[in-house]
Amino acid sequence: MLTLHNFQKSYGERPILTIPDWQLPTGIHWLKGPNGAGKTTLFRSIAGMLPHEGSVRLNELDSRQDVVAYRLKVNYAEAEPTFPPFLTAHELIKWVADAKQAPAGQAAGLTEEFGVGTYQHTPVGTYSSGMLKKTSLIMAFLGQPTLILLDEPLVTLDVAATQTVAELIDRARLAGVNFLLSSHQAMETAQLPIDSVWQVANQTVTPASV
Ligand SMILES: Nc1ncnc2c1ncn2[C@@H]1O[C@H](COP(=O)(O)OP(=O)(O)OP(=O)(O)O)[C@@H](O)[C@H]1O
Repeated sequence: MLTLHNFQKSYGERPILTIPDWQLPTGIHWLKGPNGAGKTTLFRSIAGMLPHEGSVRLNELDSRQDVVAYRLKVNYAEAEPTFPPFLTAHELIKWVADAKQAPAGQAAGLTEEFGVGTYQHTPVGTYSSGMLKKTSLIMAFLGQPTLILLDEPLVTLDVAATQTVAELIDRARLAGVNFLLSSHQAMETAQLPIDSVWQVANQTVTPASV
């Protein structure tokens, strides 16, 4: 499903990740690793947001040669999302829904499921961290992605929202969507069926156990 080949990422002269070959099969995958290991750097690279050496491919799509098609199929929610404070959740969600060619009614349905409707017309600069997180998670599910990258999806969420995320992941999985999730918490919290576990450490990615 996802293939990295001769992947290298540095910030300036400082190498962060070197991944000669990594093949991620279909399913739900958990990315572990200590603080500063490079998980966010890896997510951003796979999301097409960072320059890097080597290739990142989602099935037949190359992240740099098939940019538009690739980005329609790879969605990403950051661990600590930040948005222009004067925009509302409604405006942000609508903008991403248009960009991701979301089916009619999808954004409204997700907004309803996360309970964001009550404050969606208020600027995000007034939101709590949990409200911001829900807004960013809604955007990660918009469109018809093949792969959704979720960096620390459960942090700052209440019990109800954690349950909503788990249900959405499970529903999307049954519809053929794949997930790469990072979490410092045990994923049992969300009761997700994890297909494989990976560790980011020593500047590379290796198989790991739960
Ligand atoms: N824009 C940047 N410029 C320079 N160095 C950076 C930049 N972003 C991250 N780094 C460095 O790259 C390394 C990996 O950072 P990254 O945020 O990818 O780690 P992480 O595994 O996501 O960490 P955490 O679990 O704490 O979120 C760190 O040493 C960090 O200081």
